[in-house]
Amino acid sequence: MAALKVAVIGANGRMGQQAVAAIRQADDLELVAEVSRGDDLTNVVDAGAQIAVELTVPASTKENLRFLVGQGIHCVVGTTGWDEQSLGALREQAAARPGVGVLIAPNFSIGAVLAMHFAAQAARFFESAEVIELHHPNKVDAPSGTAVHTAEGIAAARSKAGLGASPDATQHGLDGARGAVVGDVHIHSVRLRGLVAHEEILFGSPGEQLVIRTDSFDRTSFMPGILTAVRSVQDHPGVTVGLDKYLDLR
Ligand SMILES: NC(=O)C1=CN([C@@H]2O[C@H](COP(=O)(O)OP(=O)(O)OC[C@H]3O[C@@H](n4cnc5c(N)ncnc54)[C@H](O)[C@@H]3O)[C@@H](O)[C@H]2O)C=CC1
Ligand SMILES: O=C(O)C1=N[C@H](C(=O)O)C[C@H](O)C1
Repeated sequence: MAALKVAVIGANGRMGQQAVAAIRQADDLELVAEVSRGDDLTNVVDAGAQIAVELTVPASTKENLRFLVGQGIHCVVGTTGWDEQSLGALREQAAARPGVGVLIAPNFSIGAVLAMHFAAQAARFFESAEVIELHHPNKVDAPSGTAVHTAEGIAAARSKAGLGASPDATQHGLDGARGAVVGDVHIHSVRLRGLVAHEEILFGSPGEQLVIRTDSFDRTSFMPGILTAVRSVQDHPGVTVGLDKYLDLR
């Protein structure tokens, strides 16, 4: 079978460089274009790419996707910054190109994907839930896309189970002390030199605690997920959020 032709957008970045190397090493994939900031995206089309891996910055990703989807190119997106409004616009763009698959993956690490899945399963059993995400200090967004997605999954499961917000008597304190709030779930963001990407999901009930922790010590942890997504995205037309949807998790 012919190798899938793949382009990487954001090829000079921390993730982009690793993705370029991983795709080059895969026998069933052919890297046909590397796009960096300032390069023309039409290079992707001219190179005949079937799939684009998008690893840029929140300020660039929506415009890149608008172009790529409009050209009928399947997209595997790791860049953060997608919210309900931008996802809605993307879904409309994808609907105008039936058959085109787009994966928005808040995290490609299998550990992080499983942590989010387990957190959603655990959420209905506990009175309290909070998320702590810890990252390298070069990260430009907070909270992390993974933490937002985790909190959304927990909030949906709690709401379905008829649970309200976690108990919290806080009345006084400094702004930000209780973190950001996504769907009633508090998220605390740590930025520390030496870290890569880490998350702790805390659940509490009277007399007990459950902690789900995932650690990416190196960006190689994201590569198997990216390769799986590249190989699968054509089979999932429309916009999918979360690599878990490609993994047959129950
Ligand atoms: N889904 C996942 O598993 C992961 C997602 N990420 C996310 O991926 C994104 C990239 O992360 P890093 O590689 O660490 O950032 P980075 O800052 O090292 O790389 C981003 C690259 O994109 C380039 N860029 C910006 N606009 C561009 C454009 N319009 N066209 C082409 N290139 C452009 C920048 O010049 C830079 O080289 C971030 O949003 C990050 O949160 C990071 C790690 C894992
Ligand atoms: O910027 C990063 O590094 C990461 N970004 C993603 C996020 O915001 O969740 C994924 C992972 O946490 C690494």
